[in-house]
Amino acid sequence: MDPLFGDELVQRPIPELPPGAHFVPGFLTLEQQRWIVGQFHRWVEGPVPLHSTTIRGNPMSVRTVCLGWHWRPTGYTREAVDVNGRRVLDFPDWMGRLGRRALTTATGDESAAVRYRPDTALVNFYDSTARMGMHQDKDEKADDPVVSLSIGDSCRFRFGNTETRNRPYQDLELRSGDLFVFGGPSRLAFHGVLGTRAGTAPDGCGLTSGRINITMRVTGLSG
Ligand SMILES: O=C(O)CCC(=O)C(=O)O
Ligand SMILES: [Fe+2]
Repeated sequence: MDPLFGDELVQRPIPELPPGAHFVPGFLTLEQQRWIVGQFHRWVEGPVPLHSTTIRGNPMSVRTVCLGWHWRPTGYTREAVDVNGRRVLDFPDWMGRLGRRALTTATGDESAAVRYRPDTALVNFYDSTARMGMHQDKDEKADDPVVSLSIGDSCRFRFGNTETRNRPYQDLELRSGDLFVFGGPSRLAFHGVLGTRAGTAPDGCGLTSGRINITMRVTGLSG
C-alpha cells in the first residue's frame, strides 16, 4: 500500500462496541511497528519456537510464541511443556509500559492504566490461511483488561458478547498498528479472527506478509 495519501488519511469509522471494549485505529506508528517486528524475530529464535498449540486434539492454524508465561489450553506455566520444555522469555518491561500507554489512550482512565501490570503476552503469527475460532480469554486468574496490538496484514476480527459465540457481535477490520482493548464487562466476551487479507500490510511496518497479534494479559499467577 502507498504510505502517502493512502487509506491512512481517511477517518476510519469506530464501531459501536459493548462497555469495556475499545478500538483505537492507528495506535502504533510504522516505526514502532517495525521495531516490534524486529523483537518478534528475536523471540522466535527461542528458547521456545513459534508453535501451533493443540486444542482438543487439533493444532491451531495460528502459530504462537509466549512471553512471561507460556499458554496452553490447560493454563499457564513458565515452561513450554507442550513444546520443548524450555522456560519462555521474560515479559519485557517496555511492553508493560506500552500496555499502560495503550490503556490510557483507549480508556482515558489514566489512574487505572498506571496500575496495569501485564505479565504475559501471547504473540500470534497468522499466515494467509490462519484463523482463530470464537473463544473467551478465560485462563487468567485476574480480571485486568487484555491489550491487543496488530501488525502486518489486516484481519477480520469478530467481537461478541459474554454469553454465547453467536450474535450480537461486531465485525471489524484490524489493520497494522491498531489497538483493541477488552476489559470490565467485556473482559470475557467471545472473540475470534475470521481471516486475514493477504497483501494488505503497509509498506514500512516490518512485515511483508502475514499478521502478528500481541495480546498482553495479567495472569494473576505468581512464581
Ligand atoms: O489475533 C487477534 O486479534 C486475537 C488473538 C486472540 O484472541 C488470542 O490470542 O486469544
Ligand atoms: Fe483471545
